[in-house]
Amino acid sequence: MTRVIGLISGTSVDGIDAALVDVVGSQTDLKIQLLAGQTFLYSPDLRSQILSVCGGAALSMAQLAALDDAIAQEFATAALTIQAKYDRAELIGSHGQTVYHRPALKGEMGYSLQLGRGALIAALTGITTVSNFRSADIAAGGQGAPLVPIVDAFLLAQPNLNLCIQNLGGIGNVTYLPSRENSPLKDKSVVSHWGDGILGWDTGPANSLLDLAVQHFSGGTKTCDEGGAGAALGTPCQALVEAWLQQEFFLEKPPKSTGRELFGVDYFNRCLVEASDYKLSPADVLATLTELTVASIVHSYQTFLPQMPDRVLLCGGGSHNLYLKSRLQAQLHSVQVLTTSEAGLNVDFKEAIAFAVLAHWRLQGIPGNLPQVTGASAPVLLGEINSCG
Ligand SMILES: Nc1ncnc2c1ncn2[C@@H]1O[C@H](COP(=O)(O)OP(=O)(O)OP(=O)(O)O)[C@@H](O)[C@H]1O
Ligand SMILES: CC(=O)N[C@H]1[C@@H]2OC[C@@H](O2)[C@@H](O)[C@@H]1O[C@H](C)C(=O)O
Repeated sequence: MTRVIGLISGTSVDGIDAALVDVVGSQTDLKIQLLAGQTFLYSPDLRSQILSVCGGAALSMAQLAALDDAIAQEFATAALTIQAKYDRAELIGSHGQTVYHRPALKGEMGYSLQLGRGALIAALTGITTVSNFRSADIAAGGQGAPLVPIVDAFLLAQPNLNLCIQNLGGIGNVTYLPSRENSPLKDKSVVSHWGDGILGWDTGPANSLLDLAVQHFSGGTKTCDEGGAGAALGTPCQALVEAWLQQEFFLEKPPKSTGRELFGVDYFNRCLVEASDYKLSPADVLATLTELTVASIVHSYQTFLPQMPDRVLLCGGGSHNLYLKSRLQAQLHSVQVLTTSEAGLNVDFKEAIAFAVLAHWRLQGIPGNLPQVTGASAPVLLGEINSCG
């Protein structure tokens, strides 16, 4: 058994999700127990600095180094706090904070930058820290994202059901897990007939545009559409959703990944201009942006999966949005929509748990990417090991 801390701050930049987990086994025999999960909010100053950098604000090298270290310090504090009441963790897997993601395109290598350097987290916590998880996959020609699908495979696959695990963070991503019925996965590796059937990609915006809309309409007093209550008062404009779905990203075949660089402030401002042509109320805009998330997910399943899943398990903050969930259920008809919490994996800490598992695999010398998901030329070891002394 290895006690590991997983840390991530996602594209919503809402704070650091920390998970303290006991990890047993490695892949086919992998078991995790979540001892504690906590979200540590960024200070408002740091959050607005990160958001402005994500939005393209220029930084000097000195400012970049200071931001990298400020984020690492907050990650280290989160790690020390979450394990305070427990026996010490042996390892940290820290994803860091993505501030720039340029996916691999047409033979050109991608670039992805996560701040919060692992060496400082290791020094401040005294715990070996694996960080910089995306760069080895990118160096192998991959998108560097999504990385969670292989962890989903070992924690959530079912013997008799084809599943989609749908993350609803700032950005959405899906993992498709064919049923393991005919391939009991006897070997220690995911490289098997069953493993080849696992798929995954970023589906587009989940909450990023919706959050921007709520902030815009509330004059900055609200950050998200709590429970989907705002959108539930409106009516989606299907003509706009259809038009927005023609955007290149939605039509592109996987492997594909995206971020706030595409689905950020500029995109939202264009949506707002187009919504004004239809004289939509604020509630209608929220409903229409929610419908874009729903339609982009359903359209990508219908277009890129070998068959529709039997069940969809939602995770990420958007799984608390009841209106979004009900619209997805309506559009997916007989496909059952549940959450990963209902399958035993906490919706709010699944990504943090995944980076704890990926760090554990890194120390065991087990590759963490799925080439058919990221587009990398081969399975590679993910992450740099920063030892503490
Ligand atoms: N109670 C709630 N009701 C509605 N939406 C919610 C609720 N709680 C969280 N959210 C949404 O979930 C978002 C955060 O989700 P999450 O923390 O999974 O994203 P992230 O990890 O930052 O993003 P990503 O997975 O893209 O990296 C918030 O920005 C908000 O829009
Ligand atoms: C560059 C980056 O940070 N991408 C995130 C983001 O958030 C959701 C989606 O876009 C996903 O592909 C990825 O994160 C998860 C943790 C992943 O790699 O699986």
